[in-house]
Amino acid sequence: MREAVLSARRIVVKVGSSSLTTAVGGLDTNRVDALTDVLAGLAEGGREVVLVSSGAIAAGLAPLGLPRRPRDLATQQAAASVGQGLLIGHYTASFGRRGRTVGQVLLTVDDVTRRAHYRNAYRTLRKLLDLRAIPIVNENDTVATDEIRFGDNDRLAALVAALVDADLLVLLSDVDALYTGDPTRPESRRIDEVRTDADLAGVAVGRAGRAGVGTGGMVTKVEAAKIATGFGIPVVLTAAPLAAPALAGEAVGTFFHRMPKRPAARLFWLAHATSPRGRLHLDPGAVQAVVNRRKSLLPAGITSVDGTFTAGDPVDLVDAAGAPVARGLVNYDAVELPGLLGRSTVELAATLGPGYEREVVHRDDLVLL
Ligand SMILES: Nc1ncnc2c1ncn2[C@@H]1O[C@H](COP(=O)(O)OP(=O)(O)O)[C@@H](O)[C@H]1O
Ligand SMILES: N[C@@H](CCC(=O)OP(=O)(O)O)C(=O)O
Repeated sequence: MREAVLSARRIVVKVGSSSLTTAVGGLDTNRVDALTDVLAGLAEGGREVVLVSSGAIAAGLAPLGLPRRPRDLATQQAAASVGQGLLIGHYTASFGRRGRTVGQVLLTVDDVTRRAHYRNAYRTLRKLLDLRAIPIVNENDTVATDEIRFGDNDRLAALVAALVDADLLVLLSDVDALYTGDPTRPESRRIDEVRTDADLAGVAVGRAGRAGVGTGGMVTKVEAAKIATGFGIPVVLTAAPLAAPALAGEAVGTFFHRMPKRPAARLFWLAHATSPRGRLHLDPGAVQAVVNRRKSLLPAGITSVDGTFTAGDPVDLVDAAGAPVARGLVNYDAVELPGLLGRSTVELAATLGPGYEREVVHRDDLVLL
């Protein structure tokens, strides 16, 4: 029995498109009902459940007469727009059978990374849980552009788990566990437990299985597991039909043990999964302050700026030799910064107004590289 699963009070469950759709496309009501039965059971037992569900694009294909998952963003967004309504409609009816109310929460990358936004997203999720509703989260596909898109819900689920301070993240897919290689090959072995990165050495993780349905394959699931365990949240990865035994603490699927909590974990994905929009060149004092003393970056310590970015974008902080030392979310647009460099926040506030007292990158929005 897995103690961490049995004792988890707040649980985030992520289900992939491939677990919700039929072979010909379209939502499979039986699968949706099987999943909601398990989750409603958890809620009845007093656990708090957040469901992160993919499937909007897949559900929108058939109604729009599309034979397969489109490659271009606009068609994917149109499919998601049609499918998300259908998906939430199914969940509303399905959880309704068990007397449960659901709340739709559509998030973008900003909502789980920018401080002001994530507090807001947290408040909504927390209130839904307090009201005994089941939040059903998906990426807000219809408005997310390529640059600001997660594209896969595995990472989104890990960040949501961190956001609500979950005790457990369960990733449900169409494969029963993580394997040492392509699960369809006879030499691949099931991995029961992952304790450290060393357990993943030599594991060949591939892209999505069933053509045209899932997105990230195992790559994004393993990444999500790393993010969640880095936040101190254990992860179970298994197939959707094994959700009941997995959540009952049975040794099915792959169990990823949690790591000691890391303070900058909220931005872990930023260091690994985004590309910077610009570079802030720091003087040696600022490098010291940011790297060794974990301080926020102030305009006084910046010597020059390159790139085209707007407030909230990821940027690299580089030393005098141009080597990146940290990545962070910048609080100013690129065009604003040159006029502020080298000046103290007191002076800036006095001449330009109190808004200019803000840090260029707040230490909570910084991850060391
Ligand atoms: N090492 C591996 N272990 C398990 N599955 C793997 C591995 N490498 C690739 N896969 C594939 O990843 C697929 C799951 O990813 P994906 O289709 O994106 O699922 P979902 O829609 O549930 O997010 C599996 O069907 C499997 O074929
Ligand atoms: N937001 C997209 C999901 C993208 C995604 O991560 O899909 P999957 O790999 O099936 O979990 C949708 O609802 O179609």
